[in-house]
Amino acid sequence: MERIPVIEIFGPTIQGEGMVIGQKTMFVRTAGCDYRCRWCDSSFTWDGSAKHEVEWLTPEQIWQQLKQLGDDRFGHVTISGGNPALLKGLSALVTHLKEKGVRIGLETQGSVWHDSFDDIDDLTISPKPPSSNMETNFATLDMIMDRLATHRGRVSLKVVVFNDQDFSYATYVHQRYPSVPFYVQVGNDHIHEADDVTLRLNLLQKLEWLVEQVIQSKHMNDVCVLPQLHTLLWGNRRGV
Ligand SMILES: C[S@@+](CC[C@H](N)C(=O)[O-])C[C@H]1O[C@@H](n2cnc3c(N)ncnc32)[C@H](O)[C@@H]1O
Ligand SMILES: Nc1nc2[nH]cc(C(=O)O)c2c(=O)[nH]1
Ligand code: SF4
Ligand SMILES: [Mg+2]
Repeated sequence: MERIPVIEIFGPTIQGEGMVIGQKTMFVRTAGCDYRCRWCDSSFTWDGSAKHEVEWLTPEQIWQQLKQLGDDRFGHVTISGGNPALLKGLSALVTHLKEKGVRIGLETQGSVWHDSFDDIDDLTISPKPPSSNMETNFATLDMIMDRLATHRGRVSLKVVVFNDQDFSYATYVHQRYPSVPFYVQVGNDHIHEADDVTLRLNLLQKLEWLVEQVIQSKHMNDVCVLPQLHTLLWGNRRGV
């Protein structure tokens, strides 16, 4: 049976980001990423610092852990990472979860296509702005968004914004794919802050700034602005 590298499984919690914000869900976080975003809040998935926590699990083993944690208190599972789209074994996991009757969300940056995207109920594509130090391959992103044009589930684009340059990038991405529901998300540049009160204050100031940018932009009349709700609630903790 196909195994995939899993770094953490947690929940039930709520989806703290993007188009299904607030949705009760479990999380399966896979290891490994093709990007190295400067501000990645999940860098332990790729920087080696948690490599001893990686377990290569079969879909059934993942399901057993989900059941152990969530029992009958969940009906939705979000797969994130790292970049889950890198994993050949993702298809088997998605098929298994569907057989169990749960709805599936997936978070990826849109750098590679995976056939299992077709079977995801809530698919978030999150291209990375200049502050990440990553460069978007728009030929690849075009191909992905093209294939998703006939997707049966919910698809959205979500760009994290830290500064003016990122906001310009977000505007560009929205204009390039105008028919795709578009979200801008507050960037957390205090990912090591341990004091939740300090962090909240900082994030709310950033949110206010981002809302103002959207209000003032004639190109952003049909976008949603969101914070990371889980960070506002629970700070920089892992597994929430
Ligand atoms: C950790 S990533 C994993 C999935 C995939 N690699 C991606 O980037 O979309 C999940 C989401 O967290 C966002 N994210 C990562 N670091 C962040 C930060 N410091 N502030 C706000 N959002 C962040 C990413 O942009 C992405 O939308
Ligand atoms: N509650 C909660 N919501 C999230 N949405 C996206 C997350 C991620 O790290 O991919 C995430 C996460 O780590 N926790
Ligand atoms: S693409 Fe996602 S997981 Fe990878 S480094 Fe960037 S934010 Fe982190
Ligand atoms: Mg996160």
